Amino acid sequence: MTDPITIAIDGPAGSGKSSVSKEAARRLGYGYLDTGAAYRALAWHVLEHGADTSDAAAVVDAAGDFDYAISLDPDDYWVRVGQASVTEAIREPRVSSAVSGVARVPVIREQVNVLFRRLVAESGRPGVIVEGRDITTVVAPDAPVRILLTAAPEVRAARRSAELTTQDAAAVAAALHKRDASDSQVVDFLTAAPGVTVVDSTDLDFAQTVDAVLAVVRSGTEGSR
Ligand SMILES: Nc1ncnc2c1ncn2[C@@H]1O[C@H](COP(=O)(O)OP(=O)(O)OP(=O)(O)O)[C@@H](O)[C@H]1O
Ligand SMILES: Nc1ccn([C@@H]2O[C@H](COP(=O)(O)O)[C@@H](O)[C@H]2O)c(=O)n1
Repeated sequence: MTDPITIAIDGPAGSGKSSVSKEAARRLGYGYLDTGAAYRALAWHVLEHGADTSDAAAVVDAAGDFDYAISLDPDDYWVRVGQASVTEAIREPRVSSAVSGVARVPVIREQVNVLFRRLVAESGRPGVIVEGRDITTVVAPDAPVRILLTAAPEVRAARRSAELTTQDAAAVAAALHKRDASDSQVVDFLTAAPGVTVVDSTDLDFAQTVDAVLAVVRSGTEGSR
C-alpha cells in the first residue's frame, strides 16, 4: 500500500483551518487530521488533573497517562481521552486559554508529531489534510501541497465572535489575539516558509476559500496518482 498524500495547512487562530480543511477533505475523499485537538485534549487532561498548563513538569506528568484518540473521518469527527468524549469540551474557553502552555513544551511537541505521522500513515485514505501551526514546516515539510491559510486579524476575530454568540465580542477577539501571540513564540505560522502557498480568505466567503484551497491541492498533486 502506498503512503497517503499529505496536504499540509497552517494558519493562525480563526483563519478557517479546521472548517475549510474538513470540507476540502470531504470533497477529495481524503481524511482530515486536526492536530490542534491533541494539544487541546492534553490541556483538558492537565486541567482534569487539577494542574496548571503553565507548569511544564505537570504537563509532562499528565502526558504519562494521556490515552488519546481522534477520528480522521471528516463526516464523523470525534476526540476522546480514555472513555471520555471531549469533542465539545476541548473547544471551551478555559481550554483555549490553557492550551498554549501545553504547546510550549518541546517534548510534548515531539511526541504528538510522531503520533500525527503515524495517524496519517495508518489512515487507509488516499490522502489526508493535516492542519495546525507547524505542519508545513515541521510535521510534513516534504508534503506535495503546503498552504498557509490566513485572513486579516479583525476578520478572524469577527468570524470567531459570530460562532461564540454568548460571549462578549471584544473578549473573544482579545483571547484569539492573545493565543496567537503566545503560540507564535513557539512556531512561525504568520509567514509562509519557502514553497508554501498563501491562501488569504479576508475577502473570500467560505465556499470561495474551499475552492481556492482545492485549486492549490489540484495543481500540487496533478499526476501524483
Ligand atoms: N472564508 C470564510 N468566510 C467566512 N467564514 C469563514 C471562512 N472561513 C472560515 N469561516 C468561519 O470562521 C470560523 C472559524 O473557522 P475555523 O474554526 O475553521 O478556524 P480555525 O483556523 O480552525 O480556528 P482555531 O485555530 O481557533 O481552531 C468558523 O465559524 C468558520 O465557519
Ligand atoms: N500544529 C499545532 C496545532 C496546534 N497547536 C496548539 O494547539 C492550540 C489549539 O489549536 P487549534 O488549531 O485548535 O486552534 C493552538 O493554539 C496551539 O497552541 C500547535 O502548537 N501546533
